[in-house]
Amino acid sequence: MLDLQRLEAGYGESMVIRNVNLRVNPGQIVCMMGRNGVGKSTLMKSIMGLIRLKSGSVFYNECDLTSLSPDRRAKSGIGYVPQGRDIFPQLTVEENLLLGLEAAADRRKKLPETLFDTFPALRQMLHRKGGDLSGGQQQQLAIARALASGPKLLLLDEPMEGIQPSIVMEIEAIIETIKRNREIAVLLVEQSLEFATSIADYYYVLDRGTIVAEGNAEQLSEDQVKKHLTV
Ligand SMILES: Nc1ncnc2c1ncn2[C@@H]1O[C@H](COP(=O)(O)OP(=O)(O)OP(=O)(O)O)[C@@H](O)[C@H]1O
Repeated sequence: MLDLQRLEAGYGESMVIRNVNLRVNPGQIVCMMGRNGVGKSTLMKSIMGLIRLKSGSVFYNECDLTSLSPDRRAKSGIGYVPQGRDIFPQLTVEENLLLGLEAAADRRKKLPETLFDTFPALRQMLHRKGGDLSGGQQQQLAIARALASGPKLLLLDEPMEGIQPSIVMEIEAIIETIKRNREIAVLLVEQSLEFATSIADYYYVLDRGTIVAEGNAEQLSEDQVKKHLTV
C-alpha cells in the first residue's frame, strides 16, 4: 500500500534521507527504529509531503503522491501524528477531533461512533480544553484526531515519547487494538525494542538516513539489529 522508492530528502543543502526503499502492506504494523537524529521524523515528514524530496517517489495504493500537497496526501487516506503531538491547546477535545475530519475524502461532518470504542476516555472529556489534558490523554487525542477521517494508513512518530510509564501501556493498548482489527496499517517510529518486538509485523532500522537492517519481528532482537540501536 505504501511504497517508498529510492527516497532522498533533507533540509537545504544537507541530505538527511538517503536512498530509502520501504514498504507497508495493508493491515501491517511496521516499526521504524534508529537512534536519535538518524532521520526518522524527516522520513515521516517526507511521506506526508511536509519536506520536498530531492529525489525518489512515494507511492500509495499504486498512486504516485510525490508531487501532491500534504492535504491531498491526507485525503488519499494517510493519517499522521507528528512527534510532539501538535494538538490545539485552546480548542476543546471535540473541536480538535472535528478538525481531523478536514482530512476526510468524503466531507463527513460527524465523528465516527467507533472512534470512542477505541478511545472511551475521550468521550468523557469532549468539552475540556486540549491543553488541560495530561500528556497521555493529549497523545490519545492526537491519535484519535488522525483516525477521525478514516485513514487506511497511520503514521505515528514516537507516540510514547515523554509519557509516564503507566500511560505508555494505554497507548500500546490502542496500537494493539488497531493491529487486532487489521483495518489500518501503521508505520510506527518506536524506540522500545521490547514493544516493537511484541507488535511489529516487520521492521526497518535507520542509521544516518539509510536503512541498515530490515526483517520480520522474530529477527528484531538479534545482535545485528541491536548494534544499530545502542548508543
Ligand atoms: N527543520 C530542520 N532544519 C534543519 N535540519 C533539521 C531539521 N529537522 C531536523 N534536522 C536535522 O536532520 C537530522 C535528522 O533529524 P530527525 O528529527 O529526522 O531525526 P530522528 O531520527 O527523528 O531523531 P529523534 O529521535 O531525536 O527525533 C538531524 O541531524 C537534525 O538535526
